[in-house]
Amino acid sequence: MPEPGAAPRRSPQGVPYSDLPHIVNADGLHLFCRYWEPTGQPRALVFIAHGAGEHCGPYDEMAQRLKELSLLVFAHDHVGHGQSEGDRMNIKDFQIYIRDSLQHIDLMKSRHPDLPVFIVGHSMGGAISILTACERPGDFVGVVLIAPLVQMNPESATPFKVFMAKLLNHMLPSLTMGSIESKWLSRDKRQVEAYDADELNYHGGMRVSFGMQLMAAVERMQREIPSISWPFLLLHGDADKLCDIRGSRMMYDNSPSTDKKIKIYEGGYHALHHDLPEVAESVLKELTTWITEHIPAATSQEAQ
Ligand SMILES: O=C1CC[C@@H](CCC(=O)N2CCC(COc3ccc(F)cc3Cl)CC2)N1
Repeated sequence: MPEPGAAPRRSPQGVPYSDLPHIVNADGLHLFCRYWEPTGQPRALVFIAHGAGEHCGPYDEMAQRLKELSLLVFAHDHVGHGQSEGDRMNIKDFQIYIRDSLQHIDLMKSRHPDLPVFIVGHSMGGAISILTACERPGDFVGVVLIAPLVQMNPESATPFKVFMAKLLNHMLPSLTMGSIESKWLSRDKRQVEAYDADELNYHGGMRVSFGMQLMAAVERMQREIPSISWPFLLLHGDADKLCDIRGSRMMYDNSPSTDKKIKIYEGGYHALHHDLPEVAESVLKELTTWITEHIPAATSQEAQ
């Protein structure tokens, strides 16, 4: 309970957290949460990790489809995003995103100790998902990655630009680079307009210090990939200009996992789950089918 007389903590939009589903992370920051709970007994838990600059609201349709399959879906807005506290789209250490995800996952596992757990991640949320699964290799029965950030885009990360970013990070870490160009998110104009109009998204420039954290996460993934043995599904558009598809190909080719699948969407843009309607529908079908197939059959004692 907050000390008597203390002003209630409010979301960046001014809503008291006492009125919002939330968790408090290890740094005392309030993270806004969403839950999609099936009516009957859930068959599995699914954690959704959103990307940079967005929030977990736009995953509602995907979560509803999973809920209809009796899966219990949960998500939160990462620190500095959407309705959570924290400096907008900035982070002192990328590990905070992974620590907070594990906190939320552990909370839900404590409430449903017998359920298998999946993670679904998009873009930077894909990097969070990969590094979270790497920290707990035995904890997840499957990881679904939609256009994950695995490698830097070679155009935007030439050796010179990386050198300059590192130099600038020491001199002017709050300096901003370009912002995420929404036109590359989707071929569906309505989706781009919805993204641009969504005030819960961050539309400002990317701080150099944030870019450095993303680069550090990319370097960490390069080191981890040769030890990835958990099941995963990769979905990536080959016209993605924000997260290079070569990262997904490299992860697919170099991970020792014996249960891995990659599906390339010809002409697909970055946010595949919000790309042209037929692509978005295919992504939802692919994802729900793969997850359903990866729910372990009930063990004998459970079946009795
Ligand atoms: O639907 C939606 C709405 C939001 C979008 C997700 C966006 C997202 O998460 N991205 C895309 C941009 C990518 C930039 O990467 C870098 C930039 C500078 C740098 F120095 C090092 C890196 Cl690696 C990081 C991952 N999808």
